[in-house]
Amino acid sequence: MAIPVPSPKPKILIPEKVSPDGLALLKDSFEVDEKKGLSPDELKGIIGEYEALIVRSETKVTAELLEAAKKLKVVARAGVGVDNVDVVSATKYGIIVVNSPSGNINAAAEHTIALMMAVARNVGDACSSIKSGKWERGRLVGIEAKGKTLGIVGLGKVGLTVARIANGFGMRLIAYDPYANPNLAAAASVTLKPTLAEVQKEADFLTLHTPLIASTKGMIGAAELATMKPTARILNVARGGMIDETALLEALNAGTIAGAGIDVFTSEPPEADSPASRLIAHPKVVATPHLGASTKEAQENVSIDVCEQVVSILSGELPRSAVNAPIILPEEYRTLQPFVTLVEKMGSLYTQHYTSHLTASGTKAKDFRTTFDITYEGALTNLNTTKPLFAALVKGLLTPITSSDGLNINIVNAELLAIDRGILINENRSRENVEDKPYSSFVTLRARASRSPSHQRTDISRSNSPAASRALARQEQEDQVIQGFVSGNKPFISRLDRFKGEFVPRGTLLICRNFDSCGKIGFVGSLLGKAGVNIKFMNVAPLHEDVEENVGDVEGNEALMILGVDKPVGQDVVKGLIGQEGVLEASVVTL
Ligand SMILES: NC(=O)C1=CN([C@@H]2O[C@H](COP(=O)(O)OP(=O)(O)OC[C@H]3O[C@@H](n4cnc5c(N)ncnc54)[C@H](O)[C@@H]3O)[C@@H](O)[C@H]2O)C=CC1
Ligand SMILES: O=C(O)C(=O)COP(=O)(O)O
Repeated sequence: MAIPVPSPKPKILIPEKVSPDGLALLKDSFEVDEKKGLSPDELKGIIGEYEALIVRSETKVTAELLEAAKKLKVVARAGVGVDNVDVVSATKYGIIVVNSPSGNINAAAEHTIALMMAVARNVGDACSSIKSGKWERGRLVGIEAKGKTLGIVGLGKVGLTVARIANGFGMRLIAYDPYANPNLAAAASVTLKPTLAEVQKEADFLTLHTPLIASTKGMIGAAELATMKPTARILNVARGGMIDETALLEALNAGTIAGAGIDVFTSEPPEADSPASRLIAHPKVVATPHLGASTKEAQENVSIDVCEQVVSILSGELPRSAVNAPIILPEEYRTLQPFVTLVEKMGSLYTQHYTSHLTASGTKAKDFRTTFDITYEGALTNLNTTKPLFAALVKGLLTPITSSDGLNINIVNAELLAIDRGILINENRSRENVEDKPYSSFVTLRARASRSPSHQRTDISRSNSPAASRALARQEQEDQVIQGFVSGNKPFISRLDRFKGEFVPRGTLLICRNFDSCGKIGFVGSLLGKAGVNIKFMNVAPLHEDVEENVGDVEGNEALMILGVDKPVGQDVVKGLIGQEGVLEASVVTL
């Protein structure tokens, strides 16, 4: 008897030091590889084996690395800043990026205060001096924080925490942050200033707490330093690159800035003889090697935070701190899940049915249209977000025609992939005529005959012009329509093209359009039997009541026969069906 081979555990790569507290959450269900000191090439060489990557600030998660990460589902940043992750490329590859927005905030704030006091009291210089055997009490007189003005650039989580601690030192607090919450500022006794220049002019200590983004890169250069008091001190526990390191070095040497406390640098570790390394060596600088978050408590926090999110994502759920995906509440996601399955099946059924069916004249891929209206009816109209449904549709439409090498279509990249493929999806919500339907929610997918803007149809439908209404009706009659619903958490198709049939979109289906007359079922059944194909279920779908008669290419009644079969049906068998006994066309789909 074959011994069942357990499927291999998903693999998680951790190329930096991450606290074991979070890793303990991973060990049972995942294969966890802690591999520190990898070169970029070594990392690229192995990343393809992993479903998750957990990093801090040292690992550069580049577009090139992400392209090689064929199985990667999540990049988890055990900290706040994600500037070492190419988030745009991660989004393109459908890789969710998560971080820990609050786990190390207090640590960074306390480190800022530590550097502020170390600079104020010349601790760095004094420590070096006394360790070298000197006793220089006269040279190393410092200043007090009490009564001094602390200028905060970026009044976010860290900036506000710094303000609250500094308030206890009796400091005057001012800040520049164009997006700050005035109420939070006031509650922390911070006076918001309209310009950075005003903060620079008044500050005795200037501390930076913004992300490294276009508006903050190089924000403190020679010109800004020249406007500051010559007794001012600069603190940076945010990101290197926000201060021009050469300009700061020159100001320190010229005595136009009195000191600096720096934890972050433009390159980490700094290159030899770079402005950063010369800053570190300067006697008026207290420098630390990116230690803002390096406390036992902070590392436990961020490790547990991101590892819990990695477990969620690899278990098919959504994380709480996604950087590049919409936040969907867990209870909402549970409600949505059956409809996510339905919509993905509808998309896949559309693509397979309309690109693979055969007619009597041979293979004729009906026009695979690229303009879709998807309408959510009933309870689905109350959702906060339909992003998972949009993503499911894109995934269903594209998966049958996309080489599956690592393309992970999900709520992160669906919109980008649809645009890349020229697919336009208009999402609509309709509260009309659900009452007369047996189920609480319906989804209607309409592949439009023309790319006329959807508002044009709405305008027509609202106009009273008979001619416009007839034009709209003709357009809608030519649309390719699939409708479905969920019952008992199971997806059902209730309309396919112009036919009203109810079937579960699962397994291999043979779909035949034929004259609606006797003998068809027997003919198809016996031909499949000769081919060794067993029929598991069958549904005969008449024309839908919304469809005008004889719109198709035949006169009289037609019907759609949907047969669930136990194995794929060869093209030769399908060709043997068509043109015989009134079978007009057929397709085989696998859902
Ligand atoms: N050195 C270390 O180990 C650590 C560094 N950090 C870094 O500290 C920085 C701040 O972190 P958080 O407070 O969590 O971020 P946050 O997002 O909570 O706050 C950033 C603040 O900057 C403001 N801001 C954005 N652009 C601005 C601009 N052009 N001018 C002025 N203000 C602007 C925002 O409005 C926001 O209030 C981040 O860069 C983060 O990576 C955070 C933790 C540890
Ligand atoms: O959280 C942040 O933004 C940090 O800079 C912390 O960096 P680290 O995780 O200590 O390398």
